[in-house]
Amino acid sequence: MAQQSIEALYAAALARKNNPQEGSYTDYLYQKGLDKILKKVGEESTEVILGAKNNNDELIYETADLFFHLIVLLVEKNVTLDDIKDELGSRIGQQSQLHERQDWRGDEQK
Ligand SMILES: N=c1c2ncn([C@@H]3O[C@H](COP(=O)(O)OP(=O)(O)OP(=O)(O)O)[C@@H](O)[C@H]3O)c2ncn1[C@@H]1O[C@H](COP(=O)(O)O)[C@@H](O)[C@H]1O
Repeated sequence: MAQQSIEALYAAALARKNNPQEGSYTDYLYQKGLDKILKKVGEESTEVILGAKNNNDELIYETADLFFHLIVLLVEKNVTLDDIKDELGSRIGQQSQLHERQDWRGDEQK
């Protein structure tokens, strides 16, 4: 089965932004604007939650939808994948500090 990397998906979404194509759903989202993209991210987030409650096939399908719409959002806001990777990278090694803290736990776990 073909696979699509997050990097390739980002590059495709950026290419659509820079070179709009007739009939492109990605360009339809850019044309509708930020509020439409945010609405889709919200919808797809909810669908991930519902999918996770049902079965893994639905979870995978809805997660792919959410990834796609998140990438469109990042492109729309001029945020790069490297920005996200840098942020994630800055957190490496912080886990042990988090576990030493108690305040992130919910009351029921304290
Ligand atoms: N990965 C995706 C991808 N995932 C989901 N979707 C679209 O996201 C939409 C989500 O479905 P919904 O039912 O929630 O939305 P809808 O009712 O179709 O539309 P709305 O009016 O609600 O926005 C569907 O139309 C899907 O086709 C995607 N559209 C495009 N891509 C990638 O982007 C590339 C370029 O696509 P185009 O921009 O369409 O050429 C494609 O080759 C794919 O690789």
